[in-house]
Amino acid sequence: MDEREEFEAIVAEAGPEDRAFEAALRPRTLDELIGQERVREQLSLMLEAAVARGRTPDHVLLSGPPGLGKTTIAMIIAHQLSAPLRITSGPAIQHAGDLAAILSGVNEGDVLFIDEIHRMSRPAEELLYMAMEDFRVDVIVGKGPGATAIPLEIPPFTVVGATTRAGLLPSPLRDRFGFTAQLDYYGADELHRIVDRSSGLLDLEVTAEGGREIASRSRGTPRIANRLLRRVRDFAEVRAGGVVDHTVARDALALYEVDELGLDRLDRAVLDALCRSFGGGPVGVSTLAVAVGEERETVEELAEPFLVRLGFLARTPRGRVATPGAWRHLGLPVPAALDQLPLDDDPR
Ligand SMILES: Nc1ncnc2c1ncn2[C@@H]1O[C@H](COP(=O)(O)OP(=O)(O)OP(=O)(O)O)[C@@H](O)[C@H]1O
Repeated sequence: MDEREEFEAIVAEAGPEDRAFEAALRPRTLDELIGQERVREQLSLMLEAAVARGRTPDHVLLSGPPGLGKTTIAMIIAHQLSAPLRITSGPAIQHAGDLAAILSGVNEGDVLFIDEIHRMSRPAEELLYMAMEDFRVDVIVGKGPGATAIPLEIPPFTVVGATTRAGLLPSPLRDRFGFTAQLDYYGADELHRIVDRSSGLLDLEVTAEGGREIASRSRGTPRIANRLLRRVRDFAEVRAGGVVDHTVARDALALYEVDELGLDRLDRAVLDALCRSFGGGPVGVSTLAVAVGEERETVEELAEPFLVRLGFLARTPRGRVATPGAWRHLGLPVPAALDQLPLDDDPR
């Protein structure tokens, strides 16, 4: 892996090795799950009640940014119910027939996890909400006047849907979920506990200061905390005798270009282009993406939410704008005119 690929593996798509690493660190029960206290307690109650009644629990919708634990929670739900977990994703369900094929294989009590549920096609969505409500769907076979509806009975099962964009789900589908949870970014203490737990599983010695340093640069996201820990472990083993203390964590993360606030190369490239090439904006996100040589989605989904959360970037009706904090973070003088721009939550 060259440096660029390494960097992308940290912030973006996970390769097979990353997935295996993640799987090894996944909490398996609600008790092992760190943080998300309210969601944990609510889920625990709901699952316990369902088990006591001998019924399948309500359908569950989990929403929130990538890497906060949606897949982990889906796996925990199946584990707590001692039920098999079937995994699919919205992009894999483009036709109602794709979903019908999945539903015809569902057994009583199964948990069906649909990741990126907002990316299913409309006809599949309609079939899904019928299945969720009535445990029965009509599968249309053939086309035109010769088409026939074949009823398909489905035993009671539980859908766990995950989405980064709950707002994109049509309300009839959203309403079929009896339990919805919005996952929040994790605080520094929780991330520190996650780093501690992961380093324990990896048999890696991390001092309190070393753990805190990794946690504070993890952008509120357990997946990033675990990935940074992996990079720091490599560094510690090759260059520092195997123990992760404050200096080792700081030097390793500097090498991988993750700064004190958790900004990585892409975040800084976006801020840099915004301030240096476009005078701080406003500029459209597509133009910004071209300027940093990335896809619009990459900038929108990976860099922007974090920069907005840090208060470095604002979305205005006319485009993206760098805030005074962004200029300061880059070590540049803040332009005087900046204060007068109208700010708006939704630029599109
Ligand atoms: N609350 C938590 N406590 C401990 N580890 C966690 C927690 N949440 C997530 N993790 C770890 O973070 C990694 C990513 O979690 P997960 O795959 O569940 O995220 P996700 O929200 O489903 O992300 P995506 O939507 O991108 O698939 C996993 O390795 C998991 O072990």
